[in-house]
Amino acid sequence: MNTAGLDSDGREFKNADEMWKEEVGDNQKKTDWYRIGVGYWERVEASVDGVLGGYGPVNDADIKDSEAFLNTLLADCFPDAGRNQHLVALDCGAGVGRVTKNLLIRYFNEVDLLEPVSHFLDAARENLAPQNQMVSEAHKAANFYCVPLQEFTPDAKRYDVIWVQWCIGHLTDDDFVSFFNRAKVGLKPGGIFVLKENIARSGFVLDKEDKSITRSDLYFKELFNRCGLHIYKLKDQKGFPKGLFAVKMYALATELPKRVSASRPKRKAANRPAIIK
Ligand SMILES: C[S@@+](CC[C@H](N)C(=O)[O-])C[C@H]1O[C@@H](n2cnc3c(N)ncnc32)[C@H](O)[C@@H]1O
Repeated sequence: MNTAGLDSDGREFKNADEMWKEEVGDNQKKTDWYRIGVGYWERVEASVDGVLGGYGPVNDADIKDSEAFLNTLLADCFPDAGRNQHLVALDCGAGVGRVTKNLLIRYFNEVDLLEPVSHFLDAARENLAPQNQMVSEAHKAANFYCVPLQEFTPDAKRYDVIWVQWCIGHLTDDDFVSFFNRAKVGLKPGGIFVLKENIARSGFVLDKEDKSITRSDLYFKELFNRCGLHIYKLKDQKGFPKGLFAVKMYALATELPKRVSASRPKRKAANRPAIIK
């Protein structure tokens, strides 16, 4: 990414390479990047408000738009869902299981959760225990993996949907690309990724406190190209308070899509680092 970016102190980098060299330029720095990232979340309360960086009230709008997006994907890609098709999803950087509990478990027969912070995963296990949720026997949280994305390789052809929300900013560009390349193997034929993320107005914004970056739409598109992924559908999140980063939902396919639908371009929210974590 050849566009300038900022860090959370307002310092400008002339491009992403300059920032990455400084942040993860040798093995020790890279180890520190991931240690500090997970360490940040280890100090956060295991609650919906905690994983949303104190913005718990955005949960409802987030789930509402995610559900509408997921419904269009299910109708297009999995028309037999709910009849004889057994659907399996992976929730990446699942936190306390917020997305699984409020959305994925209602549509997928099995959901696996991947989360590197053990007290979040313990809370997810509790939140998704059969006695604590209103879903039938045919819908369950199946596996809980306490692993970071950069170290995870899924079982081959297990998932219809791999959902990656508000966590990919913790991965370096190289780990982003190698994660999606490994994760492709975990998709069933016709399976898709959903990436839901904060979007910088241009370039990137580095959060020095939790070692994550918010990328621009263009930056994401460059990385999707490097991964050999195609945008199947794209939608903007609506209804978030002003002052937060814009948020986009990308449905990504490994094959060139037959048709692409995109929402109309919207006015983007002001760039403010570290609002939603
Ligand atoms: C903003 S929270 C979002 C949680 C959840 N996706 C949600 O939307 O409710 C970010 C999550 O990313 C997780 N995370 C941090 N570093 C990660 C990594 N390297 N791989 C996977 N997840 C990571 C954090 O532990 C935290 O649960």
